[in-house]
Amino acid sequence: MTTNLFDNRKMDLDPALNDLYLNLRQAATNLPTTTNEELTFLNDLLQSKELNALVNIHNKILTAMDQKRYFPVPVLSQSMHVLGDVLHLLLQQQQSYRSRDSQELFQLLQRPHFQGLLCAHDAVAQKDYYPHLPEVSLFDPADENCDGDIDASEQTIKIVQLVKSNEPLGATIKTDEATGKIVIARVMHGGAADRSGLIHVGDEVVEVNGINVEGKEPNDVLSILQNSEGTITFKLIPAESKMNVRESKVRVRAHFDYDSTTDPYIPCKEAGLDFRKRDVLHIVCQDDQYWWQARKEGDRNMRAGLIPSRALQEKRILHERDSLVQQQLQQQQENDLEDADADTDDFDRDSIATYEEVAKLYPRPGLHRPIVLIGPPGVGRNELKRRLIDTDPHKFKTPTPYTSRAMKPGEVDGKEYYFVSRTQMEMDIEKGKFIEYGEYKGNLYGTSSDSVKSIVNAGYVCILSPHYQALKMLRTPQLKPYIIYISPPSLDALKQSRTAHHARSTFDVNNSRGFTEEEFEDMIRHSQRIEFLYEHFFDEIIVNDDLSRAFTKFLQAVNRVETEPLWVPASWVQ
Ligand SMILES: Nc1ncnc2c1ncn2[C@@H]1O[C@H](COP(=O)(O)OP(=O)(O)OP(=O)(O)O)[C@@H](O)[C@H]1O
Repeated sequence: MTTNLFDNRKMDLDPALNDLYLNLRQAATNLPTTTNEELTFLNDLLQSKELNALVNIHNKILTAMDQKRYFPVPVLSQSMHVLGDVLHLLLQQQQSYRSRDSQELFQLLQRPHFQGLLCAHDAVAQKDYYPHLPEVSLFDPADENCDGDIDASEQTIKIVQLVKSNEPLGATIKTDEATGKIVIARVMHGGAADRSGLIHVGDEVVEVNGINVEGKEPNDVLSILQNSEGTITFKLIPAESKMNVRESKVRVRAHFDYDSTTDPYIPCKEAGLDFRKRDVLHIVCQDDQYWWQARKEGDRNMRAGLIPSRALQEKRILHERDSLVQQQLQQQQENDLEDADADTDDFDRDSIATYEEVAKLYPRPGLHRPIVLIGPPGVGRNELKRRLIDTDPHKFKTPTPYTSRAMKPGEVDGKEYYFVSRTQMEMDIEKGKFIEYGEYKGNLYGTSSDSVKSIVNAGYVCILSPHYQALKMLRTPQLKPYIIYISPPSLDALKQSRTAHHARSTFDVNNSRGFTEEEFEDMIRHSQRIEFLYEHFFDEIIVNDDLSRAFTKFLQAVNRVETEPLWVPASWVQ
């Protein structure tokens, strides 16, 4: 069954890769079927265009070097420093004398591509690109132990050489509790040790640079490493069972800030990866119960860092949460916000927001995600919504609300409101057909989820500004809303901007006066509460200080949703 894996040769291989391919093919016949996955991986790798192209380039460079036509020796390895010095000189010179040449040079040196080139040059010159692999094969085909019938009792030793550079080795060690030996505790994905492909979790460290480490502490080994220059040679006894070293593809959005430098529990501070709320992280390894390995999405650094696992973070949050909720409740009582929904709000925070698995959702022509504006009453959501609809009323639409009040003369059903009986509306509310509803002067008002769906299905961009409690009803895989939180600026800036703009209080039924001091303060308090309860639902935050600036940001966000692939909960794209 194993041999079938090699039946479909796809391309002409480079001779060296071809040899490997044939060896692998032969070896496959003797290996157990459980290794199929690895064999398929190796088979695909050896036949991949990329690897063949790379080997081809490598061979060409070697040939050129052999013929002494080209022998690349870096003149310096810190060209980025020189660049900084030159830019500094040019800047000084520009103030007094501006020759066209110096101006051109100044512009050239500032170009990101040019700086990227120098950066890559330095990495190569410092040999900061990959670990040096030993030239001798660790498994000699002539060796009896390599005929596929490996004797499990035979202790294999592997010798791994890594070139010490500016980059950390990307592995941690610990004393094995059971044996007292020093073992590899963690291998950071993408780090030098990982890229060597020869160091694995659980490998026992026997020697470092010829020094026997038996009976030594991890810190002793660390100082041997710190005092070594150039090539570091490890003598290792391979772990019995190799963990799956393939990278996971999981992406998560973080719902908390993480600063490894202030985390007293992280096993290795240097390996920590700091991030902010809403950052998207690529989780490359979840083998450890408490410490995951991750990279920031879009980060060009290939080396993964340690972050707290979901389980660990949930424990930490649970610990903090009770006291926070208590504080909020106390504040609520003190402020007497008269928020009828307050009791049920706390229920919403039941789910602990740590990481949310996300995937990219690509925009589909003609099918627009609803845009939802959340914020404290009076912050300016309707103003932004009105302005957006004014830019193109044929594109942006907001759902017509339902009401149980009687139609007034001149009103048209379906224009300002859909008019329905109170009994009908109560039944529909009961059935969960409304994303939000409320009662005012004895009449019911509400927005139905069907009206949102029909706007979306008709090809419009649906704009909503519901009460924040509607978020749970709205944030579904069917609607896929993009949620923008409109935040008030600081209290002073809020008062200043609203007064200068003659803003009308939305707490006054007739909008006939400005906001009072108390209403401004309520707005800030309310915003803190919404952030506490719902921040993990926000796709974006816009601070509504200067109105035209906030509107520009809002327009940009709407455009992004329409044109760019964006991260959404993974379940929405399955
Ligand atoms: N950045 C701003 N600067 C000055 N005035 C603003 C700003 N944003 C909104 N306003 C004004 O504040 C008032 C209230 O805004 P708006 O009606 O949009 O609030 P809202 O968030 O929809 O409130 P509610 O949810 O209570 O209806 C309006 O007069 C609006 O023009």
